[in-house]
Amino acid sequence: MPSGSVSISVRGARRVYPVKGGTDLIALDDVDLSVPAGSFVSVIGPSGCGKSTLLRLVAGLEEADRGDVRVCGVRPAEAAAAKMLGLVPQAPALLPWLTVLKNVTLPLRVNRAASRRRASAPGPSMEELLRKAGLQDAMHKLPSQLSGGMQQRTAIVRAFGLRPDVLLMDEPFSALDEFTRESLQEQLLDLWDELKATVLFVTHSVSEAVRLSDKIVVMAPRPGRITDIIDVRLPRPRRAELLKTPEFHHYEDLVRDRLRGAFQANAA
Ligand SMILES: Nc1ncnc2c1ncn2[C@@H]1O[C@H](COP(=O)(O)OP(=O)(O)OP(=O)(O)O)[C@@H](O)[C@H]1O
Repeated sequence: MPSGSVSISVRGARRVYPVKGGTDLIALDDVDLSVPAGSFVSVIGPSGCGKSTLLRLVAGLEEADRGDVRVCGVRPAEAAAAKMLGLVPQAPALLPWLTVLKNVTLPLRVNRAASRRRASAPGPSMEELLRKAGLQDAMHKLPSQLSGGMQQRTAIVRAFGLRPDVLLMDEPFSALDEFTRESLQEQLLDLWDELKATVLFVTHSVSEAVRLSDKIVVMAPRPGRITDIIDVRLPRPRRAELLKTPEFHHYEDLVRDRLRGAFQANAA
């Protein structure tokens, strides 16, 4: 995908869920979003504001009732079938009877589109990626022998290793303790920097959003909508020391201020 192009385009998207015997729930209303190729964009907002719904529309798991969603210029379902699109859910979803290495290489063995994509985008092998993610001693272990953080790292390596143009991540670190989370953020940024996928990342954590993102999309509920898009102009690489700087705190305060409005909309 040429630089300067848009990887994810959402135009006037609306998604309504019918409520039995009540008023329909507008999970997303008139959502417009352009995610530039190669950028890291986070989505943050109160529970129920439509973050996961937006991700599901972009993943092609659901269709918008109105509006248009494109991934690399095509419909999300097409992008997913061609493996241009990857998804990392909240739980790592590894097969318990396969080793870490076999888990990450499985899609390449069973899915022709996945192996074609990987062949067309040469780069580090899955073993190298596992080593970079600090999983060298875990390659031949079963998921049950790993900590939650290591399992999630495995799922992230699997997703990046398929070389998608676009990677969607739905709160992938929410079940982890703060220190594990910080170390995974660092590894995620290293992988992203090396493999150059466009990432759309859902989180509830302000500091996580600031550390990872080029842009932060703030959403509010009832109806689910985008209320702000904040450009994060912090230098990269963003190592742990950055989290203590006044510049970092400035962005945390800015996002919190904008979020406050979204939470007030929730309470109203
Ligand atoms: N399949 C569904 N059927 C009916 N209502 C749904 C469905 N999926 C989501 N909703 C509702 O749509 C709204 C948006 O849900 P969504 O999961 O996208 O929010 P979210 O911002 O991701 O929330 P959270 O932060 O709690 O994960 C919520 O009110 C939710 O209850």
